[in-house]
Amino acid sequence: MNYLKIENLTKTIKNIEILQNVNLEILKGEIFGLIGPNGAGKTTLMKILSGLSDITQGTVILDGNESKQNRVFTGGKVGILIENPASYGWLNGYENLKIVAQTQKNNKEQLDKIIQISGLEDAIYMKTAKYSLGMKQRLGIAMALLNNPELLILDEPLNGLDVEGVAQIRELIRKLSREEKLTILISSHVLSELDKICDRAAFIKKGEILAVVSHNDLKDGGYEEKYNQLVKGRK
Ligand SMILES: Nc1ncnc2c1ncn2[C@@H]1O[C@H](COP(=O)(O)OP(=O)(O)OP(=O)(O)O)[C@@H](O)[C@H]1O
Repeated sequence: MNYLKIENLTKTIKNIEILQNVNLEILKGEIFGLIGPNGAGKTTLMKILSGLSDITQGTVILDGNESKQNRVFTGGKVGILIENPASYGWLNGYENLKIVAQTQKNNKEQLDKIIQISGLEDAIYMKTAKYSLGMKQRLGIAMALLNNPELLILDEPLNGLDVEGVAQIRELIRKLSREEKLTILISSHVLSELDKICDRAAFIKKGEILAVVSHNDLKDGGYEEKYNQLVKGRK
């Protein structure tokens, strides 16, 4: 069953087609990768799916609800981490989370569970200015979980992390999929960051979906060469 269906989606900014006739289906409960080089249109697509940016043409159906007046109707079901996670550096992780939690009306129990799931327990009373990038990403993911989403949209959450940081966030994403049963859309410009965790992935370049591939295609790492050919081969 699909959770998200994107039909003939086009996005034009200042007469430039940033996304060209995108068609994608994301199934309920899957981890879906959006992989493509810088400037491919990943962030633009994710902003549209989060309801933060308008559709120029086409339709998005999210959990059965069709986009209206060129805007995706998220119905509070989408948690997002787009571009760099922001926080007040002079406050600790808990205080930062509480600020967002107030708007979502989370109780303490829910907050504690999210802190535990996102692996922030040890650092939660530390000022976030002192957080490593990995910890900032965890906090960003924790914030995205506050509205109890069904779909989590993560834009390059592994970008800039060291090998251990990448492994830890990947494990967190797996856990959110396995234990919390979230549908997850995650982007990266590096295939090897995502190839082992995605159930399926789409390759995107210059606003165009070049291919959608399965976990079996991706899992043995042999897809790297094919991906490079695909991405380099299209002007
Ligand atoms: N508001 C805007 N005005 C003009 N051009 C834009 C705007 N937003 C995005 N673009 C252009 O659209 C293209 C896609 O950008 P986008 O940020 O979606 O790509 P991306 O795949 O997320 O890449 P990156 O990883 O570098 O962020 C880029 O060429 C970018 O310059």
